[in-house]
Amino acid sequence: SWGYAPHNGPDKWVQNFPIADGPRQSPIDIVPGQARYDAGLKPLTLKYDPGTSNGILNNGHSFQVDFVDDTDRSSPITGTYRLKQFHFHWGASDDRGSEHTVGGTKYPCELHLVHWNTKYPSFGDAASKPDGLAVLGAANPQLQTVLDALGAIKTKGKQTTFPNFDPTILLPGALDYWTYDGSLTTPPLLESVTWIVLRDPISVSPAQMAQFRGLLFTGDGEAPCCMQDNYRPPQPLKGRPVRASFK
Ligand SMILES: C[C@]12CCc3c(ccc4cc(OS(N)(=O)=O)ccc34)[C@H]1CC[C@@H]2OS(N)(=O)=O
Ligand SMILES: [Zn+2]
Repeated sequence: SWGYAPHNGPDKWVQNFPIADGPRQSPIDIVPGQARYDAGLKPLTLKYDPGTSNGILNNGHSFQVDFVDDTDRSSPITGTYRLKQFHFHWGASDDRGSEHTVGGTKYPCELHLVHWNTKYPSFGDAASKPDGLAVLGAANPQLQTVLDALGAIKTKGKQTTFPNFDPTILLPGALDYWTYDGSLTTPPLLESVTWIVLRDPISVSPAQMAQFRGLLFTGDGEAPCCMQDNYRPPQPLKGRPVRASFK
């Protein structure tokens, strides 16, 4: 199945997922000078209930923290979106790893907070609708609490509990953002995502980056393969507008 190696990585995904060459693929390179300020964009109001954080899982492509999404707890943008999970993408070295780039600049890692629009009955259903998902991206997040849990989920399929976590501590103080219509950045690459990319990064230490790279793509008993370079490079903009919530 798909992965990030030369034989099954981003350049090969189109073979099983033709939408990889679609009109609204993610990530993209954000060119600040070409983004248009839109006074109509609402400021982000993120309000997550730490009580809804549930578990942390090595899914073989990244690790994700899952949230119980059966009650409404947060509405980052228009409509009511619920946080389902957050995960990361990172590089084998600090010169790469983010999916979105800003003016061509790559960051060592990128956090994604995946939300779904509760106008649809379920996460899976929302994921197939053009306005079904909203993913908030932030580069270089503060994250030691999360990294301390990685020892328990080193190999594919391992999971453990991860209670009482408020993901807003991962985010920068200012929530100015760029937004554009895009897709999942891994198969099935569904074109159902309103991307919200925060302008301000937060620093992450080399030691913390090394902890990401201590995870394995592979399961117990398989020849170990370090989990790193699990990012898709920027895709063609194809005429899409990128709006800015700030001047
Ligand atoms: C779980 C699902 C398949 C994979 C998937 C989903 C949602 C958001 C995702 C975000 C991802 O990461 S990213 N970088 O933010 O794009 C990567 C994969 C995602 C849904 C879509 C259908 C499946 O849902 S299901 N089983 O039918 O209920
Ligand atoms: Zn992601």
